[in-house]
Amino acid sequence: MSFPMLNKQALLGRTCRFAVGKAPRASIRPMASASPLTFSKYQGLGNDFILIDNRHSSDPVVTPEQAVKICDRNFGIGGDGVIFALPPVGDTDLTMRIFNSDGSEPEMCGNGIRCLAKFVADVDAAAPRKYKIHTLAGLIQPELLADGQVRVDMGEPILEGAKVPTTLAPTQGSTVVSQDLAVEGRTYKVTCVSMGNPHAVIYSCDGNTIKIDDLDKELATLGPKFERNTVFPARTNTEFVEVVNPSHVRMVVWERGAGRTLACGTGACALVVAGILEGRLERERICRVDLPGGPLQIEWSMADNHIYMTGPAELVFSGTVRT
Ligand SMILES: N[C@@H](CCC[C@H](N)C(=O)O)C(=O)O
Repeated sequence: MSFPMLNKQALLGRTCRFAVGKAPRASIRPMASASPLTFSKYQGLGNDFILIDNRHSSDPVVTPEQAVKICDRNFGIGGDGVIFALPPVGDTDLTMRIFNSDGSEPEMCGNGIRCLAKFVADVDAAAPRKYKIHTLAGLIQPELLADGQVRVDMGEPILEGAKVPTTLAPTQGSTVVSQDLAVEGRTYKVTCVSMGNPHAVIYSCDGNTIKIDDLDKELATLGPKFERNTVFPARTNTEFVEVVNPSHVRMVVWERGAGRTLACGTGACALVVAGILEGRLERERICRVDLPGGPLQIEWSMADNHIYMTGPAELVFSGTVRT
């Protein structure tokens, strides 16, 4: 399948089907000299991204340093990352790459891939409803649903501790489940899961279950202590989770390379897997994960061992920026 090149006027001038009210046209002050770059900003549960149509070349048109600048919420467009739609690899429809707002490159982004699926559909109304997208985490397949949500086949979770990666000692076979980790004078029980990118999931601390509301104030100081802990050689995303019932949880997240965000799709998938491994959640049921920006539905399928994530993605605005 091939997509036409981005219809810039369609995205720049349209009344957005997905945004609330009329999509405003961005007016961004020039940041430097170079030629203007067309972008569209999307968000999935408040996890926001600058989307760039890069299908003419396998090399992203924005460098990691430029990504840091345009993600800046005061001096740039503002975003948790920059996502590129790149030419396909092998039997896929396109490739996704992403730079975090600190310029680092993660393997995958759950909310981002829902945004990318919507972006591609906005470019080409005749595009299929389901895409095969090549990522650094392998094949990921988003599908646009009739109700406007996006359901994503996120593939299988990686449970082997060394591959997450973490140097924490495994507790169940090669998997790190409820392992002790001392941080700032407290002992956290950590379960490590990779969705292509690394996650440390925490349901309890010092023998007590996590209370999300209590964590709010300390997340900004606590998060980096996990992200840069030496037991996570590739750094880590960290999710703190409170169980409402065995198919409903609440969470807050500190993301590798982006800090506190309103949502993390791969994190929601990882924490459901961790909750099932810890015996707190039921695998037979779809789990509702309440993130700060809203809910996601997560299923760890017994049939194919894949994780399925369903949630929204919306166009915020389109514009041009000088990088
Ligand atoms: N917010 C994303 C995850 C983005 C990547 C992450 N910061 C990392 O470095 O692994 C999501 O929705 O999954």
